[in-house]
Amino acid sequence: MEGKGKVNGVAAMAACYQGFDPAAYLQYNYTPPRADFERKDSIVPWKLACLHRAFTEGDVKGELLVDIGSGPTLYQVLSGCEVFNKVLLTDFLEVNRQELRGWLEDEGGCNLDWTPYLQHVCKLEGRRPSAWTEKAAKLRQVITDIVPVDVHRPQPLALDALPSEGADCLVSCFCLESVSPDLAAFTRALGHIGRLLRTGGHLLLIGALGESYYFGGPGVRIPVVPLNEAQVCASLKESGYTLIRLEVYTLPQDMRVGVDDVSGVFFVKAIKE
Ligand SMILES: C[S@@+](CC[C@H](N)C(=O)[O-])C[C@H]1O[C@@H](n2cnc3c(N)ncnc32)[C@H](O)[C@@H]1O
Ligand SMILES: O=[N+]([O-])c1ccc2c(c1)CN[C@@H](CO)C2
Repeated sequence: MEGKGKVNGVAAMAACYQGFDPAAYLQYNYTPPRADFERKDSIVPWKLACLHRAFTEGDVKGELLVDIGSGPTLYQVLSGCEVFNKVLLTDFLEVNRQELRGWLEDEGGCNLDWTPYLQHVCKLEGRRPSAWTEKAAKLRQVITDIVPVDVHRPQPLALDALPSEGADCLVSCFCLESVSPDLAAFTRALGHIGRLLRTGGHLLLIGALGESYYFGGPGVRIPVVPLNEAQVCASLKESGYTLIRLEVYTLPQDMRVGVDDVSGVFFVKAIKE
């Protein structure tokens, strides 16, 4: 039964994602108030600060950074693109891979203006905000590909997507808990992506706490595994990671905008043993 349940649960999640709408998703989560660079308590600046610190404190290094479940967003790699000379973006849906290609090809084919994000990360790096054009050029230079991924497969990427030694660093944001039918599947997926990472490589994981659903588009209600900090830590340990740092953001009332029931966001920096 468990095996059958496993297949049906994962297949049901894949079916939910058929209605995912990148433009709506970006509107819901990556515009004010959740992405308000003038507000100290806005969620996106908090995420960018966590990622900036994690990528620049000296222990994260190497050749290849892989972002698991990129979706239609680029903020995850705005700091990492200065540290790694190869960045691989991945997603389950062609509509999201297409959205990312639209930005990469710089022909105005994308649904969000990433300029404020680029400017904000330049400020975190002590650069003048007008250096955002250089950061955009850097990002376009280091992104090597945008490929399919399925974290429920023991091999989430195509075999030829990575060098034999694996990635030096993984980043994954709001993916595993948003695509898994239950906690066991979440933990298994964490193990699957760990196989893409070299021993001693770093995992930077951002995710939702206490969330049971979100809207991936108008009327597209997607179930989420509600996690607490203890479950995140236990899943990391069970999947062969050593936790370096866990940080938690608790949503103020006006960050709850009706697109989900998330109560907090976690940031994890961990190392693969
Ligand atoms: C909540 S979105 C997160 C997007 C982005 N990383 C962010 O930080 O906003 C979850 C993403 O997981 C992708 N996804 C769905 N099923 C997946 C699977 N089985 N394996 C990997 N990614 C999947 C979806 O296409 C979607 O882009
Ligand atoms: O506030 N945010 O920056 C933000 C960004 C993305 C997402 C959330 C919140 C909460 N829901 C998840 C999907 O489970 C997606």
